Amino acid sequence: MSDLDLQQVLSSRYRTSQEADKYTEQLHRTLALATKAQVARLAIGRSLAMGRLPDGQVDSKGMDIPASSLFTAENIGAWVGLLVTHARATGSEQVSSQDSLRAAIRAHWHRGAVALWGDWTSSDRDYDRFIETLVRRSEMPDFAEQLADDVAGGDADDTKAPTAAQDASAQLTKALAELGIKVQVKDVIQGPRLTRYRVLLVNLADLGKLNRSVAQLGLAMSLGQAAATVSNGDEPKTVFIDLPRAKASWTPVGVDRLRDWAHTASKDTNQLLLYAGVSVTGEDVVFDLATAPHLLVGGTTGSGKSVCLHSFLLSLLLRHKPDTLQLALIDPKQVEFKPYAKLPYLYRGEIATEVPPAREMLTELVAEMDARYSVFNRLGVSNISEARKKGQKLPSIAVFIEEMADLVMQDDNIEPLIARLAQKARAAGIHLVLATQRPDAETFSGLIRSNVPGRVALTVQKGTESNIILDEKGAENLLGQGDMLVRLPGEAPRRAHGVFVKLENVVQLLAPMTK
Ligand SMILES: Nc1ncnc2c1ncn2[C@@H]1O[C@H](COP(=O)(O)OP(=O)(O)OP(=O)(O)O)[C@@H](O)[C@H]1O
Repeated sequence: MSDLDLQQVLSSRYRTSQEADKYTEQLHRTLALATKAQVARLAIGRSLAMGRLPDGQVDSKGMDIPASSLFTAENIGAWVGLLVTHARATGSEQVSSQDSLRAAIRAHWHRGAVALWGDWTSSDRDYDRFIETLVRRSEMPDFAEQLADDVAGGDADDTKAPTAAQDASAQLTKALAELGIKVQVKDVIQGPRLTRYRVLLVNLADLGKLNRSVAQLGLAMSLGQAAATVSNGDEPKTVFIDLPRAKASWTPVGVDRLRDWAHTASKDTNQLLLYAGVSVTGEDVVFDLATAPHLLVGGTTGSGKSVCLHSFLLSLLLRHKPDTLQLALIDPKQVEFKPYAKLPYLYRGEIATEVPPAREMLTELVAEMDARYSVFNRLGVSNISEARKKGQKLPSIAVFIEEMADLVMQDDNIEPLIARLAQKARAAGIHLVLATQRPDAETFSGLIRSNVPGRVALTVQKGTESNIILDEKGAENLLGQGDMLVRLPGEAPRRAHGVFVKLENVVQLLAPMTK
């Protein structure tokens, strides 16, 4: 920080890109904030929570703001400290001179303003929903731990041995002893986001007490909102206790993982395998949509639903050709499925982004289902795989509906069509993936729930929402950002940390498939 003289910083002016300047102005007016500087500060904060800055330059064509209003004289030291620390902790371009500070402010302001504008529009321009989105998405990564790692000479290698901070065996043993539970930690397994402690209960009779004390354990271990989880171990008297780690020590699940899986996965095209992510201990979590046979994906805004849907879509596309799979895509949000618009896999050759075409598409799918049943009758078979054995070339159809609640609320005819498909479409090879950020009993009726037994719950606000999605609590304690519980018929929920599919990954993977 030696070249950064705070007086000089305070007497400078800072600007962002033309695009971000436009969003800053629009948000300033729309949110009725007193100054543009307030929006700029929000934007910079929003970007700081997004981790490493992307490489590449941002133009500097926006209007400039004096640092004294942008950061205020009292807070300038804290802001500069934050920018310097962030760059160091995330491996972004280092901030050690006036020029690099200028570039970091420009880039954070730019990225944050674009993200804020996205938050605003994806919250339907509703102030309360916007604030809710913002609070969730602006959670700061834990730089302190990352820096402690750096100082200790750590690096980003996922295979490195756990640091003392990540192995909290001693603290766990002590916390449990204080709760009257005597244990020996037998093993410590570092998963991508949680650390699994394989624990021997000295007295088996303590198991009930342990299950009842999970909340106190969380408090004793300073887990904040995240929760410890206890599950049966692999030997008598052992249990697994999974403790979430600070975000800075998570190992992201990159899209390569999904691509590698797709290369080696079963080639059976009767299966519609979906790659959900990796388990607590890092194994692939995969299931077959064809047997699910329909799926509800629910989670609050920013929980990672859209990213999860991309990973499901890519799982299907990487294993199928258009003659074995068609995608019926309905997206009232209008943006999420855009990259798929030119694929030869599209049912009706288009994505339905408005209510009337969505209704038409669903009506057509019901007709398609009925037509398939007529074919099955004629052939004397009862489902698509038997029909295929008799030479019928019928592709499976995966129907993805983004934000189902919006559609159902806008048109009373939609819900009965979805219910009809949920009840009967499985044997015809038509499978639903219904996403919603507002899981409530009104939009997700009992009829649909009983016919859509596959569930993926991302983080939700309340236990009652978890109940609607999973029929049990638990999703309210997830860690966000693609952390999910997958529950398939007849199985206990499985935890998965989702693949972080970025837009550029989607575009790159789809390029060879595009017409
Ligand atoms: N698997 C993941 N790993 C790491 N980060 C993730 C993952 N999934 C999502 N995220 C982070 O969470 C952000 C929000 O994800 P996403 O847009 O999918 O949420 P959403 O639930 O669809 O939100 P909304 O309903 O508001 O559109 C992403 O921009 C990304 O930063």
